[in-house]
Amino acid sequence: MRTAYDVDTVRAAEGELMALLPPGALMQRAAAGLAAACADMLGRVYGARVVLLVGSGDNGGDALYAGARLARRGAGVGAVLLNPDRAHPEGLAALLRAGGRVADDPFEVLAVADLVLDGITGIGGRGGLRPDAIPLARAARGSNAVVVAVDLPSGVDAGTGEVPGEALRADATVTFGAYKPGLLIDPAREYAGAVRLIPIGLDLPSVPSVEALQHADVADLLPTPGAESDKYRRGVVGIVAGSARYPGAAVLAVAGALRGGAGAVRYVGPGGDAVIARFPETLVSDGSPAKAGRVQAWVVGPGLGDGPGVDEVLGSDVPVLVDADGLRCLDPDAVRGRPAATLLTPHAGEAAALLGVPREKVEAERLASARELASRYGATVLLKGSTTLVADADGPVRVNPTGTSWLATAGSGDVLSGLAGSLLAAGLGARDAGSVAAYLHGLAGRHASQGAPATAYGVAGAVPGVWRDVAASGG
Ligand SMILES: NC(=O)C1=CN([C@@H]2O[C@H](COP(=O)(O)OP(=O)(O)OC[C@H]3O[C@@H](n4cnc5c(N)ncnc54)[C@H](O)[C@@H]3O)[C@@H](O)[C@H]2O)[C@@H](O)CC1
Ligand SMILES: [K+]
Repeated sequence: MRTAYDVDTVRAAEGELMALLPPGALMQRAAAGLAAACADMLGRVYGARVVLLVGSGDNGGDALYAGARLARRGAGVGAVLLNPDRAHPEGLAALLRAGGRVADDPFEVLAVADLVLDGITGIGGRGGLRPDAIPLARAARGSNAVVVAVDLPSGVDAGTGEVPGEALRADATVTFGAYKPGLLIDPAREYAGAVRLIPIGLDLPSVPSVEALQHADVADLLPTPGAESDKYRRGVVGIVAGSARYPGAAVLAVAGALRGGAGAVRYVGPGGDAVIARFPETLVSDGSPAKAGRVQAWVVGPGLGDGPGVDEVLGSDVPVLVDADGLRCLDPDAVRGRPAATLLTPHAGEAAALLGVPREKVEAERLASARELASRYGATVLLKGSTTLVADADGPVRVNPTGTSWLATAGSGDVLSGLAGSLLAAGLGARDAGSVAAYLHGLAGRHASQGAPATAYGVAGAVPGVWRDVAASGG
């Protein structure tokens, strides 16, 4: 599991450790790791041209000490001090002792740099880059240099992944002690480039604020039929989807559900013929969900139009996944009062409608939006997007690391709903079902596309292959 901790937790852990160490020792650990990472990226340190962008806090201190280490190995290091009176004094002295210097003309040195270290702000930064830093960040980006962010790309919010103004776009980020949520969640994540974690010995709590499943975690969660299993024990998932106008949504949701580990898939709705034509193993009916027979979980909503079924399914006592059209007129009280889990799977536009805010606000504040929805509806929320989040009202938020922009294709969400619903029916809790489905769906999207456009149907077809790969990595 990859874990990320919020700023207060990181600061508290740093404080505890600092009390046990000689003054400055922790910053030296960070700077040593940072300098080593830069040396790796440069290949040859001797003769390399390195520029430090130095803000007024300890983030600038890290950059100055790392710069001193690179200068001692023969790099030409120039520091651009954004606030010369407040630059970390010991760090600056170390740089000057090692042969580094303060740059006279920042733009001149940036234009010819091989590597730029962004030490403007770290976890203490507030409110995006200040006006004086913006042209420097742009010049760094516009040069041929590798741009390395110290701890975080300056200008992003460490705790939330929000980017409140302009931020520095890095090729790589070297972060200390722990990932911060902003390094995993968009839009900030996109600014970080490749992230490298330098351990500095922090003692962190067992429960993080954000976590990302990895192959082995997913392998442990995948349902596997035992010797005793028959189709009913493996779980039956009911799909209420599709309409005369959107029969394809029914096919795609069933396609996802058949790959999600449930023992059988029931389809309820007007798309039965289309479903059977593709998947003869499906149990179809066109009556009401309550008359369709017992299921262990329902999926309701893909392509449903104004179709009926949402209230009826929400009134059941089994886990329910609500997606797409099902989300349009959702009654918070009906969801809150349910005796079993509810998993809502909106994209940003649907989440915005549920929250009564503009879509842009949800896109800018993904973590807060997912949490708010979960708390308002007493449900688990899977917020789709470039970094899909799965949130409950409290506890760690799961962020999906496998997404690909090729998944932004019509019908891809229907496949995800079916897949997650099937995992619910197979017995996974809502958080696990949502995050395992997002993980497999992301990998399947990459597999199906191989860098070219993929169809949603192709994504569903790629799920068994990635399931096998992931299962093989389990312990
Ligand atoms: N505390 C520790 O033990 C360690 C801290 N480390 C480094 O220290 C950093 C945190 O240092 P600080 O708490 O000094 O905070 P920062 O260095 O992140 O920034 C704080 C300073 O920046 C100013 N500032 C805030 N927002 C700004 C903005 N938008 N534009 C320009 N200036 C802005 C503040 O007035 C303050 O002077 C970490 O990110 C990490 O890089 C590392 O050395 C590891 C050890
Ligand atoms: K930084």
